[in-house]
Order: sequence, then structure tokens, then C-alpha cells
Amino acid sequence: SIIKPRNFPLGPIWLPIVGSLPRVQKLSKKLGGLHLSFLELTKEFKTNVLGLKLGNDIVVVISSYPLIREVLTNGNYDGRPDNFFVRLRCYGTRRGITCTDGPFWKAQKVFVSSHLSSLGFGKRIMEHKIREELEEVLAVIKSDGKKLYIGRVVSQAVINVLWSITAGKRISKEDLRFNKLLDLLAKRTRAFDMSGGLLGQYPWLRFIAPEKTGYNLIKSLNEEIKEFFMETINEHNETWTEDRDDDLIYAFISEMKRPGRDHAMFSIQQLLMICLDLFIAGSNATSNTIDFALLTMLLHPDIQDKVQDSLDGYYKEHRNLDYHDRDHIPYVEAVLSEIERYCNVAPLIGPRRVSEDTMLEGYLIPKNSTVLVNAYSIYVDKEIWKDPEVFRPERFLDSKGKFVYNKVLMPFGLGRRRCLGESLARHCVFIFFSEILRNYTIRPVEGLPLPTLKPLPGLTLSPQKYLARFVPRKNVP
Ligand code: HEM
Repeated sequence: SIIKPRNFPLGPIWLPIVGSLPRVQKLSKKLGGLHLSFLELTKEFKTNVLGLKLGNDIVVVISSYPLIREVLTNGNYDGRPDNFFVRLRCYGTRRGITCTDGPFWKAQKVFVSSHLSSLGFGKRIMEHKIREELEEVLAVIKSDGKKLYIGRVVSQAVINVLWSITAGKRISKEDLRFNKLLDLLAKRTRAFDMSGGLLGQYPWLRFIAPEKTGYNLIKSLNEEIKEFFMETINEHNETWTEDRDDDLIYAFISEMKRPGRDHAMFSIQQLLMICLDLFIAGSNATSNTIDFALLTMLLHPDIQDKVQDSLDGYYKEHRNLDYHDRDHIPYVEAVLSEIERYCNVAPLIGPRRVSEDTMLEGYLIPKNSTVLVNAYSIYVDKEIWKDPEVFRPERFLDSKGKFVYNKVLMPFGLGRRRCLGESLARHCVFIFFSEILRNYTIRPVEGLPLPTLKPLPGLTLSPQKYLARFVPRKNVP
């Protein structure tokens, strides 16, 4: 229908079949991302609750801090859409965590979160795994640091951290399986790029260009990824003994085998989907954040100097730096917070499904419509930041140089659907960033144009590929 529901939020007109999709797509292309297109329309219609129809789906986009907070903390918005793409991604079922909702989702999220924390989330054991990977990264920088594409190196390290938490071991670079997994995830990303990177969260695009969006390709890649994970799951199944819960796969199998367990809830299919969810949700967002942070230092040598001074000051008095010591280096925390704001890798949070007709700001959000949260709108809000276009870590420091937390910054979301990998991600970003900068100064490669911070659009934003020079620092304390 092209008739909007009564009391529906403001927004562009709906055309037959495509709804407001052509308008949104055109703006997206012109401005460089869906979040920018939504921001523009929000301004045009002077509303923080924007009503759209994208293909078949009724979509409401929320902007501004108070409304975003309201939506993310109201249980009515905790659902996930159930549509073609979700089914495609989940092998025809609706399993895993990211794409499920209701009691199934709640039970699974509690299980995975609690097991991840018992495996060492927020504990030393996790830092130990991250440091093992850090050593590999530093070794690559040492040998190839004159001209290095650090993004690739960091993403290998992050995948390995995730792998060791999920499957209990790290994979050496020489292991063919590791290269296979990396390749598959990279291919998957490229497949999304074919549709402008949008098919993943915005499946209605398949109506417009089913072949060009590459969803057949995704389907066959999914099968390959499945094979990869199943190999490891089967290995674990064969070697499982009652006392094993030392990695996530063993822990899940133990749960499956507990007498009286609900087999619909704890099945091999579900375990496979959890593995997939952790890799898809966790790997790119984390390594892109680190990549952005290092690129920002290359572009702001003055800020890089201050980060290094701050680290040197700490190391003069301490032997090791771990995540729990970050209070001692407030400048570094401020820089990382400013990176979360300025280079936010997940500008759109969601998609969510509204479980019942819900009123917001006097508008009706109809049951089962899709809600997207434009977190980006907060990060460029002049009323909050005054000069959001400037990269200025000092906005997170008080007059004495102490770190000041700002609740409007929510890179991991809010409420019951917030990220379950936050602690792991924060540890990774903090340790990789601090230790690389403690040992090396990042400089542009002479003779190449200076890289830019303008992100590549996609499911999560990523920096454009850049080469950098890593200069070893002398006399590091
Ligand atoms: C800097 C890195 C990361 C960022 C910025 C990030 C951001 C987010 C955000 C904003 C959400 C909320 C989605 C919503 O509310 O609808 C989310 C959910 C999720 N994240 Fe992360 N994430 C990161 C790293 C990770 C890691 C390392 C893992 C895995 C260990 C992970 C696993 C998940 C999962 C499974 C969900 C879905 C939760 C649910 O649907 O209930 N994330 N993430």
C-alpha cells in the first residue's frame, strides 16, 4: 500500500512497490552511507522519528539521544525482524543470538555471556590470549614495518583471539584452515560490497536487484563457512569428556548433554549459529576500530606524541599495562573515546522489530515494523559536542586531566540487546593500540598521498585500505 498508517511518523512519500527506497538509496550513494542519508531526511522532515517504507518493510529511524535511549531501553523494541535475509543467513532456521528474539534469545544470550565471562572475559586469561596475538602483530611490524597494511594484520589477530575463546586454540598463520577462514570472511565482506554493502541489514534490496546483490553467492559462502565450523564442532564432539568446559564449544556440548536439556534450545545447529554470530558480529567491528585508531594517530602526530608521553609516564613507574590500569592513562582513554565517537564503526544500531503497536513522541510505531537507531545522529549533535567535526580528545577530560565518562557515547548499544562482546572488544582495542604505540611511531609512507578517515560504507564502517610506516621508538621505558 502507498497509504501510510494513521499517525505514522513523518517522512518521504511512498511509491508503489518500492516505497521510499529510491529516495533513500540515492541519498545514501551521494552522501556515502545509509546513516548519512537518514540524517539528511531527519533534517528535511524536521523529525527525530522518521517513517519510511523500504520495499515491503515499514521502517522507522530514530535519532537524538533522549529518543534513542527510550527505544533501546524499552522491551517493546527488543525483537529482531524475521525476513528473507535472516533465514538465508541462518541456514533456513531462526537460530543463534543476533537474529533471534523472545525467550529463546534471552536464554541463549545468558548462556553465552556467562560462559564467556567464566572463560575469562574481563579476567587475566583473556588478556593473556590477546597478548599472545599482540606478539605476532609486533613481529610482523618489526619485519615489514617500513610499509605495512596494518588492517590485515590486526584483523588476523582479532580473529585468532575470537577463535581461541570459541575453539580453545590459536591457529598459526601457516595453518591452511586459518587462511581458509580469513578468506571466507573476506569473501563474504566483498559479497556484501557488491550491493553497496547493504544487503546484510537491508534485505529489501533483493527486490530491486536479486542477482546483483549477490545473495546466491552469500548462500554458497555460508555453506563453506558452515563446513569450516562443523569440522571443529565435530572434532570437539568426538573429544568431549564430561569435565570439559574450557572453551565455548565444549561448554555448549556439555550443556547439550545435560540430562533433561531442551534439545530445541541446545542443538548442534544452534551451536553452529552462535559461532557464526560471534565471528560476524565481533571480528570486523573490533579490528576496524583498531585500524581507525591507528590511522587517526598517523593523521594527528601531535595527538600521537601525547599518547606516547602518557604511556611512557606510566611505564616509568609500572612494569605491565593491563586494561584495569587505564585510569592511570586518562589521555589514552580520552583518545579511544573520541575515536568511538568520531570514527564510530556501527553508526546504525539494529534492526529491531517492535512487538506491539507502540507510541513514540506522539507517533504510532506499528507492530512488527523495523526500527533502526541512528547512533550517528548523537555523535554529530552540535548541542552535545559544540564542535563535533573536530577530533578533540580533550572533550573527555576535565580541567585536571581526569577522564570524564559521557553517557551519550554508546558504541556497544544499550539495554538488553547490547553487545555481548563489549568487554573482549574493549580489551583488544586498548591493548593493541597502547602496545603498538608504545613501541612504534606511525608515519605516512613517503611518496604516497596522505590517507583519509572517510570510511567505506557497509554493515560496519571500515577505513579505506592505507599503507603506513612504523618507526621503532628508542629508549622506551
Ligand atoms: C568495537 C567492537 C564492537 C562494536 C562497536 C560492537 C557493537 C555492537 C552493537 C552496537 C550491538 C547492538 C545491536 C543492537 O542493539 O541491536 C552489538 C551486538 C552484538 N555484538 Fe557487538 N560490537 C563489537 C564487538 C563484538 C565482539 C568482539 C563480539 C563477540 C565476541 C560481539 C558480539 C555481538 C553479538 C552476538 C551481538 C548481538 C546481541 C543481541 O542481539 O542480543 N560484538 N554489538
